[in-house]
Amino acid sequence: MSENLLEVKELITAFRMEDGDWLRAVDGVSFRVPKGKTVGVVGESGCGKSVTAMSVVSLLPKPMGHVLGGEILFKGEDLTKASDKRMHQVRGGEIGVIFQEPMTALNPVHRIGKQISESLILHRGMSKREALQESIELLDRVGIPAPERRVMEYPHQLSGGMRQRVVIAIALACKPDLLIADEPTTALDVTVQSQILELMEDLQNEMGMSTILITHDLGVIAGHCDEVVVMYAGRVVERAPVKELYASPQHAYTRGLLNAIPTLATPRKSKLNTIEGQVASIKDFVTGCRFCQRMERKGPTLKNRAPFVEISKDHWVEACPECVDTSALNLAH
Ligand SMILES: Nc1ncnc2c1ncn2[C@@H]1O[C@H](COP(=O)(O)OP(=O)(O)OP(=O)(O)O)[C@@H](O)[C@H]1O
Repeated sequence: MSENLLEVKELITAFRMEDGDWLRAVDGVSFRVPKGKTVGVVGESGCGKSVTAMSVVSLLPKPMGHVLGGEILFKGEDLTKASDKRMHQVRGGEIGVIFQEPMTALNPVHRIGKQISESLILHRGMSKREALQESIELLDRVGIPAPERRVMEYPHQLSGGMRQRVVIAIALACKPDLLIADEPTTALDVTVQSQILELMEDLQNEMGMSTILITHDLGVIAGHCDEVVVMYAGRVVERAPVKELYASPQHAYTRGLLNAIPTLATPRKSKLNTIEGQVASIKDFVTGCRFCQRMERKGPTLKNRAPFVEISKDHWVEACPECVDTSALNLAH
């Protein structure tokens, strides 16, 4: 069996509009998640990160969202062909999911203990009593003080950081092989953010699972990921091991994102670097290079999609001649 836990190949996910047209939010996305590794997915708002994640676990808004093409190979099984029953087993069992806003993941009318227990009863066949005991242990493991008391409380009685810890406990309850964390710390303040990311990393090392970490923040990627996938306008424009990407970014979009990170050397009150323009709306996406579209370049790169090529081991880039210095690359690789 391959050493990749997940392989997403040429994924196309679209939304059906009222006029019957299908618009592709994810348009030919390929990446892999090796066993035991953390892969960061980065890109500006609207680039298709969440839709990619929702496609993997079949949580697209119905009936508009649909996977139209490609494969999602999880432990060799193509999840695009899995039944609803099978996906129910996979979600919360083999794949745990954490979304940005913990309140949307928690049911406000149920006690914390009941919410963690549900998953343990469903996926691990525990009795109610065993599940409650395990819930207490899980809360303790994710750093919640007085877990015996907390299991009896409701979500609104906890702070935002505590609630996100509860969501992590639920996601990890079944010891998943893969954890998908979509902006897990965006809604939290900076100190709590780093505590939560460290907690996720500790638990991951302990449990040997793989993680997909979706974020806007390349700083978070640098600190917590092994590989990074850069998405732009529904496509992957570059992917590489983290150190390689930071040392040798090839695509103009990746360079723009890296330039936009403020450093301690950035003088106070100076204007932060930003990337000009904005991501086009999905209804306006061109077939060719969407970063050229943003840069208002004219010419053939807008019509023809550039090949996605491996330029050194595990370093792939969409080789648009306007966005990448293709003359410097060994494209025959
Ligand atoms: N239910 C929906 N119906 C129609 N279009 C949608 C729907 N959900 C998402 N989209 C579109 O799909 C595209 C990708 O959205 P997605 O949420 O994946 O972006 P993202 O990169 O995760 O952004 P963010 O960082 O803001 O979460 C966007 O253009 C968005 O408007």
